[in-house]
Parts: sequence; C-alpha cells; structure tokens
Amino acid sequence: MDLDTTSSTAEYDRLIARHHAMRLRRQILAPAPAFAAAPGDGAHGRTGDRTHDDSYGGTCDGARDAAADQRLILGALGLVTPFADLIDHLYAFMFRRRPFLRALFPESMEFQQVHLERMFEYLIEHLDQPGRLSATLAQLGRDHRKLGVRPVHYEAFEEALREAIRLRAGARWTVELEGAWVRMLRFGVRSMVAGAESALTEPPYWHATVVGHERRRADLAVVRVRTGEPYPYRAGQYGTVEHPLLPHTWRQYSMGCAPRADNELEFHVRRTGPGGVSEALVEHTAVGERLRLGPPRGTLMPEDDTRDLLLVAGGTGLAPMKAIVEELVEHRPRGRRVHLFVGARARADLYDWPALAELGGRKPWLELIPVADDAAAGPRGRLAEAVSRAGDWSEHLACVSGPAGLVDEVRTRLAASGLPPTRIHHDPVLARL
Ligand SMILES: NC(=O)C1=CN([C@@H]2O[C@H](COP(=O)(O)OP(=O)(O)OC[C@H]3O[C@@H](n4cnc5c(N)ncnc54)[C@H](O)[C@@H]3O)[C@@H](O)[C@H]2O)C=CC1
Repeated sequence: MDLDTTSSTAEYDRLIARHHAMRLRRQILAPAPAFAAAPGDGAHGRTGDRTHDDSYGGTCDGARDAAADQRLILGALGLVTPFADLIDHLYAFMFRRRPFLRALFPESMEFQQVHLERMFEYLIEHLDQPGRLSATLAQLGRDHRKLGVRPVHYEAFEEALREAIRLRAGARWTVELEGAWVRMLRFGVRSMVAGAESALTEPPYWHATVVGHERRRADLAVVRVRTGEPYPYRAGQYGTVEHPLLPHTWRQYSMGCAPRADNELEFHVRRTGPGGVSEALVEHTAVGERLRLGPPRGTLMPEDDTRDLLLVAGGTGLAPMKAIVEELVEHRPRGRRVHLFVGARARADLYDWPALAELGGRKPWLELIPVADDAAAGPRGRLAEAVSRAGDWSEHLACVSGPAGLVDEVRTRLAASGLPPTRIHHDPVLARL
C-alpha cells in the first residue's frame, strides 16, 4: 500500500517536472521580453544592445558571445561583489516575494550561501568555455531534482538576482551589465534543466538504510548502507547524503567500495565540525537509520585511459580510491600496475589499513604505500613529498583525493616533474561543496 502511494507520487512529480521543463523551454525559446527599467533609471523598458535571449549555443558565435559577457561581468565585478552581500540580498528578496520557497532550503542558509558564491565564481571563470560549463551544469541539474527544484523556481531566482544586482550596483547599474548576468544565468538554467530532463527516468533520490556503522576513530565512521533501488554509480564517483536530523541539507561523500549486486555501499565520514551532516552520520546514526542519497556524480576515474595508475589518497579521501582498487580487482586492463599512496595525520589514522593490506598482499600488481605525518606535529605536505620522491610518474595516469591543500600540492609537484596536467584527475572544488 505504502509502496503504491510512493510510486504514484513519484510518477506525479515526474509529470509535473516535465510540464514545468516544457513551459520553461518554450519561454526561453520565445523572443526575449524587454528589460524593465531599473528604479530611477528613467529608461522605460529599454533593452540595451543585446536582449536576454538565449545564446551561447555550441557555435563559434555562442562562444564569442559568452566570452564577451564574461569580459563585461569581470570588468564590472567590483559593482556586485562581495558575492556574499549580493547573495544575502538575493535570498532576502526571493523569500520576501515568495515565502513558500523557503521550505525548499535547509534551516541554516550558511552552506547554501557559500555554495552559491562558489557557483557564481565557477560560472564566471568558465563562461568562455560554454560546452564544458554546460556539461557540469547538466550534472548539477540532475542532482537538483532531489531538492524538489522545479524549473519554475529558476524564474524566481532570476527575478531575485536582477533585483540584487540593481541594489548592489546602485547608480552604476547598466542595462548591459544586467543583460550579461541574466544571459549567463539563463544559459546555466537551460543546461541544468536539460540535465534534469535527461534524468527523468531515474528517481530524484534513493532511499538507503544503514546496515553497518563502524566507529574507526573517535571522529570517523565507515557507514554501510543498502539502497532500495540499484544506485547507478561507478567506482570513484561521489553522491550526496541527507540525514533525517538535517532535512534539506545534503553533503557529498564518495562511495568507498565498488558497485555491488546486493545494492550495498559504504561512506567514509570524518566529523569536521558541530551540527553538520558528518557529525550526524558519525555520532547520531545506528543500523536501521534511513538516509536519502542524491544521484551519483563525478569523473575522477577516466574510463578510456588504461595506463599504469598512481592513486594518492589523504584521510577520508581514501574512499574513492578504495572503490577504484576494488573495481580493478574485478576488471583490470591487462598488465596495468597500480600504486596507492595513503596519507594520514598519524599511523593510527590509517583507518582502513587492515583491509587494504590484505588486498595488497593478494594482488602483485598493487603496491600500497602508507604515509603518516608525525601526529599533529609534523609540517603539512609530507604525503605530497613522499609521492614525488618515490619515482618518475610522468607516464602514469594520476588520481588524487583528499584535503584541497593536499590535492593542490600533489598536482603542482606532479606537473612540475613532467606529468601532463590533463592526466592528473581530481574532483572539482565545486564538487566538494
Ligand atoms: N569522505 C569522503 O568520501 C571524501 C573526502 N574527501 C576530502 O578529503 C579530506 C579528508 O580530510 P581528513 O580525513 O580530515 O584529512 P587529514 O587532515 O587527516 O589529512 C590527510 C592527509 O592529507 C595531508 N594534508 C592535509 N592537509 C594538507 C595540506 N593543506 N597540504 C598538504 N597536505 C595536507 C595530511 O598530511 C595527511 O597525509 C576532506 O577535505 C574531504 O572533503 C575527498 C574525497 C572523498
């Protein structure tokens, strides 16, 4: 009975989502409406040189327009930054106008604000590469289905963004500046809606039940869950997790094992601060707890390159590397050798070492190198140093995962020693938000 209700609700949600997507698409494809004049602007509805129509298609013109908007936005960045203030205005305006939207967001907006700040930075930085940008945004759109975001909500967002830009820029607001921002936003929205639409056949989120909870350190747990429906991830990917104690708050964790037929998977979680999802997962979770997972994302492990592998994992950054190694145990390109460096602040922090060592002992193609700092005392960066000292990696494919500082340092050292940056893979910083 329960199941029937859930699936018909999901079906209904899918229909509504499709309806909104079609409506938004029609609206985007329709001739652009004229700008409303800014308060006090005196220019009644003038549109500037270019309108808010859709642009940035996959043509040379699209890329040129996008680069022109990027220059415009960057040239006037001082008018709208700091982004934190712009975003404050944006959300305040949106929730004042449409209070019902507040329910889609978590109680604390702090993380949301930082996320949006990074998102703006990312959009602006990559605007001259619309193809690449739209692929990332499509994944994000697919992911946003779990939040209950409907295309119609993006309209509210656009309205609030325009208002916030006008407020921040004040007398120095121009129709061109607003046009560039809105075109960038609409391009982003179109890519996200396309991503969400392409995923309409899969659930917006997966229910998962905790089937194992091992506290490996005071602040670290390995949490095993089983999903009701198969969770379609590849080794090296990450997903978002929502805990019932923190509704609408989703945090990213990599899956720490290769996909399995019994729908079980594990997350490696370190408690980072009070009151967050990691704390809830480490301290307030027991077998039987029900979680929700957002769709899997990420391309840490390229599938079309079968060179020897250098894997570097810092702390719980081990999770995706362990999944990759497990996958290689099942399907390894002939002759491929793998080096896995595992770094921790102290030897006792190598929380998954027994399982890894057992695996390494059985597989001659796998070399495991543990690297422990001197507890809290030693200088940071010993893992990166150990990797670059250990050999010539210039012919390898490298995957790095762990604290951002570590990822940066390993990348820099490997690139300096001759490994082309295109063969150094890590999750984008955006992904870790
Ligand atoms: N839980 C998960 O599924 C995943 C977590 N991550 C990220 O991995 C990180 C893991 O954090 P912890 O376990 O607390 O790691 P940690 O602080 O215990 O450090 C692990 C290793 O990284 C090195 N390191 C730390 N900071 C460094 C820096 N600034 N420069 C150079 N080396 C540095 C340490 O020397 C140590 O060898 C988090 O940032 C998390 O977002 C990444 C992928 C998956």
